[in-house]
Amino acid sequence: MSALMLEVKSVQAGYGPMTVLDGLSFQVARGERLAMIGRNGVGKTTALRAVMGVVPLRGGSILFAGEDVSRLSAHQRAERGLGLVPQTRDVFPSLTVEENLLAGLKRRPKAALSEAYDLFPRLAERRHNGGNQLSGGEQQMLSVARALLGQPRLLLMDEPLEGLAPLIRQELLAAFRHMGQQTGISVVIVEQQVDEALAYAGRAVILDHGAVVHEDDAAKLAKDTDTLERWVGMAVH
Ligand SMILES: Nc1ncnc2c1ncn2[C@@H]1O[C@H](COP(=O)(O)OP(=O)(O)OP(=O)(O)O)[C@@H](O)[C@H]1O
Repeated sequence: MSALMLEVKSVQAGYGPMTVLDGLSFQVARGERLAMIGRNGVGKTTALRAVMGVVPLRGGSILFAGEDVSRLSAHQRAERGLGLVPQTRDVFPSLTVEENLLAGLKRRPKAALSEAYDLFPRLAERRHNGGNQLSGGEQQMLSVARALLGQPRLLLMDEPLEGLAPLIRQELLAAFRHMGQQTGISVVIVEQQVDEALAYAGRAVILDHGAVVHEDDAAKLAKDTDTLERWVGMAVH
């Protein structure tokens, strides 16, 4: 069994004539939480989408749990245990919370919904509310909970804290930590909330122009203000 959950090797990808990922390489160990940070437009979302198989590779390869999945569809990758929580928050507005969760169950029994409600008690309270009646934080919880019901071994989360108030961000991060303890799941989190992402993650990579320019232990990077200012360009407190 490979000790690595994910190996991204020299990946090239883009849109039309534009190259976005240009020799992107990074790894995620089993059970590891990796933060991916960098300025706007450097290719973080595209990196997650390439791993999931939503954006096709133009070069390089992606190994998931030791298997080359580069040529597999997003659906096939999901079946193998890859999950993506997109930036847009994947909530069906016309369905209730419970119906949204049922859509994530795939072939599992309905009783598995209790996993989602245990992790996010707010969703249990709002199980009969419409997806369009939820706050931003609740939508994010629903989006993550639905992805988890598919029992992914690696969860890719694209800016899950975006636009949320500090208290809700802390609530979500606490649930993410709990989720890791319960399931041993590996996580890649893309975040603009750099200090919070680094506090949550074990390791971090910084992207620039579609490649990794710096890699470090997350706690160490959190104190490395020179590197953060150089590559992320934001004040971190
Ligand atoms: N569907 C698309 N079609 C064409 N160009 C795209 C598409 N999605 C992203 N891009 C472009 O690809 C580049 C990388 O975008 P991407 O969203 O991967 O960066 P990012 O690092 O996630 O940025 P942000 O932090 O702003 O979300 C940008 O120049 C963007 O405009």
